[in-house]
Amino acid sequence: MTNVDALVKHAENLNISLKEEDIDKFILYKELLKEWNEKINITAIKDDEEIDIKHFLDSITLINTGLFNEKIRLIDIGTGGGFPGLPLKIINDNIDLVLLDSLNKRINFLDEVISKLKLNNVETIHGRAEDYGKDDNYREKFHIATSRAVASLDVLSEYTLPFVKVGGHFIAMKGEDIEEELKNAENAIKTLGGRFKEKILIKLPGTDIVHSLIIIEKIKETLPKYPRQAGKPKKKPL
Ligand SMILES: C[S@@+](CC[C@H](N)C(=O)[O-])C[C@H]1O[C@@H](n2cnc3c(N)ncnc32)[C@H](O)[C@@H]1O
Repeated sequence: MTNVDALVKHAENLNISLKEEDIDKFILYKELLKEWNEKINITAIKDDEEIDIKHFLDSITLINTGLFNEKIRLIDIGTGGGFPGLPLKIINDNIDLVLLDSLNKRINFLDEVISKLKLNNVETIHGRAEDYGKDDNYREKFHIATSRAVASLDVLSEYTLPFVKVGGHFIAMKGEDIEEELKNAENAIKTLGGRFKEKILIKLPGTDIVHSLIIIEKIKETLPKYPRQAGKPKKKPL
């Protein structure tokens, strides 16, 4: 059976203690990830320890932002194989989670994971961020929006900020070297009603990899004209 020893060991370095039932869920999640990855492309990361560190552990680093202390509604944009949304849900059941991705086969995978892991209060959406950001059921309805490895911060801000309530936050998971990307996104963040709050650098335990969490606070409602139609944010970033 697949193990998650590396995850358990390194989570302690991040001051995260995993319960037995969480560990069982991560084991099952990894089995399903490896099984489905043989049929459809979900992730290029296939090694056991790498899955533990680069997917599971990397995802749960967000828990130390201090934004997860109460019951929250969270949307993960361009979630792919469920990262970072699903690992966060596994360790914190207080999250009411929406996973959104434009690729249906990844959504089918996520539906199976959610069912096999018996997770409650998780919804999957097959669609584009630009379309759902205009939908009244989702627009400005979330305390937190997350995203990893989807687009540059200017484009990503237009995908994510429309979902965030005023007073809520968008957390972008980025690499270490983020200053120029952040500068290029200043206009988009402001235009969409956001304000850069802080950058948290995180060294991924067991590696030399440093990641940054970019935290953007929503301070004003997003104007109705945003997000622009699908494809536009990427073609012509704000
Ligand atoms: C490189 S993958 C990253 C997946 C996951 N977040 C991770 O870090 O492993 C990017 C994902 O974003 C999705 N995506 C890209 N543009 C999108 C959009 N406009 N709306 C919704 N999903 C999008 C793709 O389908 C893909 O699954």
